[in-house]
Amino acid sequence: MESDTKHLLRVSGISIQEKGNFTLQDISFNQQESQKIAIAGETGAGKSTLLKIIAGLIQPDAGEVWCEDERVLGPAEKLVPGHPGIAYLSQHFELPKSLRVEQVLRYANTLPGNEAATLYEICRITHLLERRTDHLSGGEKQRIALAKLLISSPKLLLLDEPYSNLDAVHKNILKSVVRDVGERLGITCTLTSHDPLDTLSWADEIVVIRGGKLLQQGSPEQIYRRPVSEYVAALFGSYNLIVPEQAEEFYRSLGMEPTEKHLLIRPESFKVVTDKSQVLVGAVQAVTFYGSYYELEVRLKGGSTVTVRTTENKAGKGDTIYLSVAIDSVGYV
Ligand SMILES: Nc1ncnc2c1ncn2[C@@H]1O[C@H](COP(=O)(O)OP(=O)(O)OP(=O)(O)O)[C@@H](O)[C@H]1O
Repeated sequence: MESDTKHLLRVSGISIQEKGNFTLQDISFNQQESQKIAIAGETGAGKSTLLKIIAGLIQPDAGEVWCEDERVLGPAEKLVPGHPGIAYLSQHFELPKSLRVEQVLRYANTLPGNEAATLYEICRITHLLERRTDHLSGGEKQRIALAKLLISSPKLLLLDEPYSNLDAVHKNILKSVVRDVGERLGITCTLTSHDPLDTLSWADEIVVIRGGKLLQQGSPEQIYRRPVSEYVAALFGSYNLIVPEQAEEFYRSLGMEPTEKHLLIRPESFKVVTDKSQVLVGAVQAVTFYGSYYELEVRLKGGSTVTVRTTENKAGKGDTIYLSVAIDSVGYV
């Protein structure tokens, strides 16, 4: 019980079914104050449903959500859904039409003037206060909806796919806002995203769900380098999968222990080397230039074809190259 008190959020055994199929099945995880959690998974994995259950907006069939020492009640247990300590920004937020931004926020505002000004500055909306809500871009509207939610000084902010409909400029602004909401306002944040670039660089912990089940939970490094399955690997970037029948040369050349599992190697884990001892030997099939790196398609002697990512390249199609891989960068799935 004592360890529970350290958690801001406890999600325990959450399940929900729709038409006999599980949308979420026995999901449990904890979140400490200031810990940044990203929930990742493909479209339809159940991310939004989970976030809404945490916010108290959907009633789960089983399980409980606790915010500090208070249970978050679902809509079947409470007249006005939601929890005062939890703010939830939907993908489909709405702002009142044809009002000035300042009016929208004034109706919601209970903060002293200087605190409200700081909040608007953090949300990068100070310059928009005199604008009408129908004269705003999608990204601007979203930051105003966020500021409106933060006026209630929640402890936990839940953001559902916050970056999904934004261009690069508004996405970068929102990333700075989300960082400042955590660092300057001390609000703990959980967000959902299907884009690895949004989660790996931000989260302290990533929770991966598929088909309503929690597949893996860990630090971004663990999830990226040691995915428990090909699905998890694929969510976070390119990878090479070496089937056991073609892994012999990896065991022999790199001094690895044979295994019945598939070897999972990220393209950047290969190093092109000149020293010919303890290396894989292959022939370059194709070279593609991507600006900050090259990708080489290499046919190895043992029969597998791998993608190699390298920042410098002198090899061309048909050349023989030598590749090393650090054993601790190899995953097993
Ligand atoms: N109130 C509900 N109760 C039970 N199941 C639901 C409910 N609302 C939606 N679902 C089901 O949950 C499944 C997952 O949808 P959800 O929106 O949570 O996934 P997601 O991972 O957030 O995907 P996306 O990124 O497309 O929003 C859908 O198949 C839908 O049928």
